[in-house]
Amino acid sequence: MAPGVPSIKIIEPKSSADPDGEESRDNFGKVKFAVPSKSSKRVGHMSFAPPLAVDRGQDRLANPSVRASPVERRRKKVALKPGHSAVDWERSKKNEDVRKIDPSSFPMRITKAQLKQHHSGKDCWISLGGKVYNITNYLDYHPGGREILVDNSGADGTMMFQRYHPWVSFEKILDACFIGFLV
Ligand code: HEM
Repeated sequence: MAPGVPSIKIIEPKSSADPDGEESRDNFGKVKFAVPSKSSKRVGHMSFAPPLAVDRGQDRLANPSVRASPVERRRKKVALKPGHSAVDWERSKKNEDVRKIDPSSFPMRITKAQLKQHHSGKDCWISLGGKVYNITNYLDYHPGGREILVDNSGADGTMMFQRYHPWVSFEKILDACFIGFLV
């Protein structure tokens, strides 16, 4: 290197021709530059990181055969009917009898066999965390759509619920729909 002239070295990916192992994944894409000074040989680093995560959305636009990740495949939000937002649900559950059971039997003790009988869009019960909810009125307010709820009704939906959205508080959203315990 000529005295006083900075030098730049671009590090290439590791190869068999690199016995020193300098060209590791960490170094890939880094530009190494040396700035000579009067008293010392100081060496600095400037880096541009190669993208580690591929933008799958963009990839798919360019190449439709690229498949969505499992998480992307799960996220299927549906368009809710007008007047069916989360705020509307809060209002609706206060103004209507969403339990639809005999108040004298509340809270009910519900067997699996009983639960199984309420597995339709017009009569829809689901067990979550050992509690049973009548979600018939909630169906049209569910951001994931009514179909997936009806499909999982009449049974214990805890696993499915947790799989899709563990951050959602069903106890809060469905408080008015609570009808009893699974026994
Ligand atoms: C048990 C079966 C259930 C399944 C399979 C299911 C599935 C889904 C799916 C696919 C979505 C849309 C995708 C997403 O936002 O990630 C979703 C969103 C949502 N679901 Fe469910 N769901 C279930 C039960 C419930 C219940 C009982 C409630 C009410 C407590 C509920 C509340 C919500 C909420 C609030 C969202 C929006 C989440 C967000 O935007 O972050 N789900 N659900």
